[in-house]
Amino acid sequence: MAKRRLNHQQQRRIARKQARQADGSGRRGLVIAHHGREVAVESQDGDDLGTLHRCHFRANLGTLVAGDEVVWHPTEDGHGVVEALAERRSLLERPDRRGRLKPVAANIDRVFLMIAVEPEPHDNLIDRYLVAAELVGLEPVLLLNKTDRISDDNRPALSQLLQRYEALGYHTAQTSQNDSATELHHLFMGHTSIVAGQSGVGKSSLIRRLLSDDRIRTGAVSDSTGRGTHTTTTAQLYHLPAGGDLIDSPGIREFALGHLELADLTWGFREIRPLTTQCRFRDCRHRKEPGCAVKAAFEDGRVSPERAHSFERIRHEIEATS
Ligand SMILES: Nc1nc2c(ncn2[C@@H]2O[C@H](COP(=O)(O)OP(=O)(O)OP(=O)(O)O)[C@@H](O)[C@H]2O)c(=O)[nH]1
Ligand SMILES: [Zn+2]
Repeated sequence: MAKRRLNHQQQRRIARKQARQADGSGRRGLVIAHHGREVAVESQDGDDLGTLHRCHFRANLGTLVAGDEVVWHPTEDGHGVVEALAERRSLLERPDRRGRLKPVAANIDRVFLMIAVEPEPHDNLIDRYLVAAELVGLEPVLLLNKTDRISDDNRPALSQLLQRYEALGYHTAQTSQNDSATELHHLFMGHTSIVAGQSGVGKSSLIRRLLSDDRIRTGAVSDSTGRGTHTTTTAQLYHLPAGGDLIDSPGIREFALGHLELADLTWGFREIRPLTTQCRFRDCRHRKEPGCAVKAAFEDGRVSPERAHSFERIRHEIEATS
């Protein structure tokens, strides 16, 4: 390989970079939001801990998103440059208009799947969200909202529904607009969470209550990037007063509704996942194949009729769109 001659400026830049790496002066940062070719990075160390810096990032880092942990350094113009991206513990992606997957948010560990007393929850929609959570590796919490609307008529069906998911090992919680913000913050403590769910269940109302605290600097990101938060469709990270972070954007709230494959579905139903290796045929589609362990579990009740029905229904949707 021919040795490339470096000009003076390039040599100085490399020397500066090596010096920084040698004395470890790269700064730790957390990406709060991504805007075009820039990110808002919150300083995680030093005298300016917690302050936001508008940073460029090198193309070889790919796309940086809210929740990313980075190494950055300040630049002379008062902004900064991101130099390195820490390994992500989880990554949420969404298809863009051309169907290509784009990263949306990183390092989330908990998703609140919000359902409500009204509109009436549908198993197959809940299960779609659960499958999506399982695929990304997020811990789902099924959060029943609008409990002020519980009556003798709807109570039995709702408690059966929650019990069904608890039996599968999922966490559940209940809330309503009458709960204090303190009770809500308790649920979000110690995690980086997102809230997702069907239209009308009360996601915006809940998030508004969570973020109404003065201590949350909701305007900070728009100040640092010169754009209003109200026009923001990009995911943004918020620190909650009791501890824990919330990442939110309109796309995140409906994250489950992307394309699925049959293999995603069997993996995402946690009680079906271990069965698929027991089918007689490796390429079993769990329909009418002899020796299908999934079908057998549907028939003898090891998979609840509600989940079996919902599995079939989502499978039907997958086949209709592929
Ligand atoms: N009774 C009752 N109504 C609520 C509660 N929380 C929210 N609502 C109402 O439910 C409706 C829908 O709430 P939103 O917060 O807009 O729901 P959303 O999930 O954000 O809906 P989309 O924006 O369509 O995704 C509004 O009229 C709220 O006032 C609650 O705890 N109890
Ligand atoms: Zn099978």
